[in-house]
Amino acid sequence: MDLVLIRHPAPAIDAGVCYGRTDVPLAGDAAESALALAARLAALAVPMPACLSTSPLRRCADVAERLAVLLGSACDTDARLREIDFGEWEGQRWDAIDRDALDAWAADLRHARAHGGESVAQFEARVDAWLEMCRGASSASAASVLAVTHAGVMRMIAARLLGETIETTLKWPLEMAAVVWLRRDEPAGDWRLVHWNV
Ligand SMILES: Cc1cc2ncn([C@H]3O[C@H](COP(=O)(O)O)[C@@H](O)[C@H]3O)c2cc1C
Repeated sequence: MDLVLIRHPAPAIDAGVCYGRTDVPLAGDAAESALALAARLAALAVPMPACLSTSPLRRCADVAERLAVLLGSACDTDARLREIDFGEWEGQRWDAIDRDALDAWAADLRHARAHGGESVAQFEARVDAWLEMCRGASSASAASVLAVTHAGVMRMIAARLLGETIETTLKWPLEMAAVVWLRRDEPAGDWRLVHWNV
């Protein structure tokens, strides 16, 4: 089974601002980004799925809808592919957020909800539910799943499938519009990374 994850292109928001659940529009042209992504997927020889999944947030869905047309796939929106919800930190500059609240979050990354949004454990549970659905829907090892989603979701999926911690995968660089490709050769076998951040 192949799982190919695409981070959305750059959103129209200052790099120093916290955003996760916030529905920020894309900075550039979605149609142009979709064309570039289709060319990159073809160059990588990514196996094409019948259906492209996307986060409902417009920075993903706007490009996914156009990419699906180019790939000749259906496009399915799944709320479990949304970015983590940073609660009342959304829209604030990271350097303006209360230092003690940030420290409390970092000290217990898994359970802390200093911002009132989603804890990492809650986020993991919904990402896991999406992964379970993919595995159930594609028991054949040849099946492929393609999704347009967010950096946090991609790092969580990599952590879950590769047996890494989220603390580790959060350190791996991941550009806007980057592709991550994971593969499992046997239905019960181990997942491995085919490409990260290409
Ligand atoms: C624990 C955790 C900490 C994060 N800090 C930033 N992001 C993530 O949230 C922001 C929005 O992502 P995108 O641009 O792909 O929509 C980015 O800063 C990304 O790294 C995080 C995600 C998680 C799970």
